[in-house]
Amino acid sequence: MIIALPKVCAERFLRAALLRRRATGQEYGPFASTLVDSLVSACLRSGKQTVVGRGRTAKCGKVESVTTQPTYRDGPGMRFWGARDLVWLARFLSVRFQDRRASMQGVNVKSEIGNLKKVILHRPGDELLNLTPNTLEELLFDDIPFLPVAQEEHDAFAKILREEGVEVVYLEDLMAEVLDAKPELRRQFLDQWIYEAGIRTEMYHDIITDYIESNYADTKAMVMKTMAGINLQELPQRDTHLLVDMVSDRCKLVCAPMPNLYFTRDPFAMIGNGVSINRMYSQTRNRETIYGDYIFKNHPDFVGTPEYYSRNDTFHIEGGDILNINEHVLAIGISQRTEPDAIDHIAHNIFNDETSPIDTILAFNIPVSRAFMHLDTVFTQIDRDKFTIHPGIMGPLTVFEITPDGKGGTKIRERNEDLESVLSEYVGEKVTLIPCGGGDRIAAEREQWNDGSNTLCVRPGTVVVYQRNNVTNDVLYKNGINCLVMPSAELSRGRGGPRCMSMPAWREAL
Ligand SMILES: NC(=[NH2+])NCCC[C@H](N)C(=O)O
Repeated sequence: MIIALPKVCAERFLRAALLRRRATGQEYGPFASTLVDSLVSACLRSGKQTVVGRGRTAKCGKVESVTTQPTYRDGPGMRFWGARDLVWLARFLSVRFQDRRASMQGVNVKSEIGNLKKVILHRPGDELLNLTPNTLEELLFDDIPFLPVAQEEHDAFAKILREEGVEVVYLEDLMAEVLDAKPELRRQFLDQWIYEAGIRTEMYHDIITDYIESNYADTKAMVMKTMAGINLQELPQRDTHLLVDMVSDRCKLVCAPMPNLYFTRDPFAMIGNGVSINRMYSQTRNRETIYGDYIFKNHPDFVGTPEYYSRNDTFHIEGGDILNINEHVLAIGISQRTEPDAIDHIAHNIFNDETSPIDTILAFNIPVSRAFMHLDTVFTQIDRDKFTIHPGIMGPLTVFEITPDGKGGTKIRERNEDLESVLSEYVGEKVTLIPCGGGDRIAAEREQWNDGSNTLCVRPGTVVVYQRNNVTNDVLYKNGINCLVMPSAELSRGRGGPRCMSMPAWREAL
C-alpha cells in the first residue's frame, strides 16, 4: 500500500522541518528521516505495509520514497492523511492516523439502505449553551438540552456506527481541514460568517474579527466558535459613545448560535454521486450551509462533486426532504421546508447532468406542520421492502412524478394512489409500511413527536433508533428489523432522530 502525501501536506511538512532546524540547529535530513521513520513504524504497528513516495527525502528503513504529488490521487489500495494529521505529526514527532479510503473519494449514495460506509456528523457543542427560553422558538428547539448528556448520547451514536464499520467524519474537522490546507480562506470565511450573522457595521466587524483572531488561533477551535455564536459580553467594551453601546443588553447575542447543526441531514444532501447545497427555510439555519459550501468546493475528499443546488438559489429545500429510493428514483417532500419551485429547479439540474442515472423524481406533497416538518419525519426506508411511516399520512397522498421530457425540460404526472402502491412500484417489489407507534394512536403521536419513524439504516434491515420510542421499536423487532438502540433523552429535544443527525456520504451498492 502507498500512502500519498498531498502537496499541501508535503509543503507543511517541509516548512515544519525548516522551522525546527532554525530552532534546534538540527539539519533537515535527520529530522525528516525521523518523521518518516515514525510514520513508517506507525504504519507497521497498525499492520499496514510501508509507505511513502519518491522525492527529496532520504530513504530510511522500509520507506520506499516520499511523494509530493500536486493533487490527491485515488486508486486501489491508496490511502492518504489529512493536512491536520501531518501538521500534528510534524509538531510532535509522533503519529496519529486517520485513514481515509481514497476509494471513497466524492460521494456515493444511491439508496437509503445500502451498507453505510461513511457518514458526516456534528458533535453538539457550545452552540447549545446559547439557547435561551426566549430564543427557543426562533432557533427551532422545544426545550434546552443538557449539553454534557447530549454529547454522551451523540458519542454513543458515533460508537454504534463505528462498530458497524462506518467511517464517522465530523463536519467541524472537515471544515478545519479546509482552512488549514488553504489558510488564505480563513479570512474570507470569517468575513462571510460575520456578514451572514447580520453584522453590517465596520466597527463590529473589526471587533469580532480581532476577538476571534486573538482568542482562537487553532483552526478547529475557531470553527467551533463560529458555530457556538458570540455574546456581547464576551467582546471587549470600547469607549465608543455610541448609543448602541449604552442601551444594548450586554447578554445579547451578537452572532447567533447554530444549535441545529447536529442535524447534519439538512444543510446539504447527497443525491447519487452529487450534492445539493441547500437554501434553508429559516434564517437561523441558513448559515449552516456555509460549512458545506466550503467543504464541497475545497476539501480534497469532496471537491469535484456535481452540485445540483446552490445556497444562493432562490427557493428553499432541506436534506430531510430528500430520499434516495434507488439509482434511478429520487423522492423529495414538498413540505414546510421545501418549496415546489426548488424541486423543479433541482430536477432540471439532475436530469441535465449526463453522469446521473436518475430519471424519475417523486414529489410527495406532505402537510405543512411542525410534526411533519420533513419527508423523513413521515417515512423512511429500513429494509428492501419495508418503510416506517407516520400513520397520520397513510391513505391517499398526492405524489407527482417528474421525468425528463426529452427536450431539456420536464414533464409531470399526478399520481393519486395510496403510498404503498406508489412505493411498491418504484422500489420494484411489494413494500410493507410499518406504522410508528404500532396501531396505537396516542403512542403514535407521542413517538412521532420524538422521531419514531426517523431511523438511520446502516444496512438492509438494521437501523439506529432512539431508545425512548419503545412502542415503535417493539413493532420493528416484531417485523424482523434489527434495532441498534441509542440513548435519546437530550438529543431528542431538538426534534430530530438518527436520520436527521447523520448525512451519509457513501453507501455500497445494493
Ligand atoms: N431531517 C430532519 N427531520 N431534521 C430535523 C431538524 C430539526 C430542527 N430543530 C429543525 O427544526 O430544523
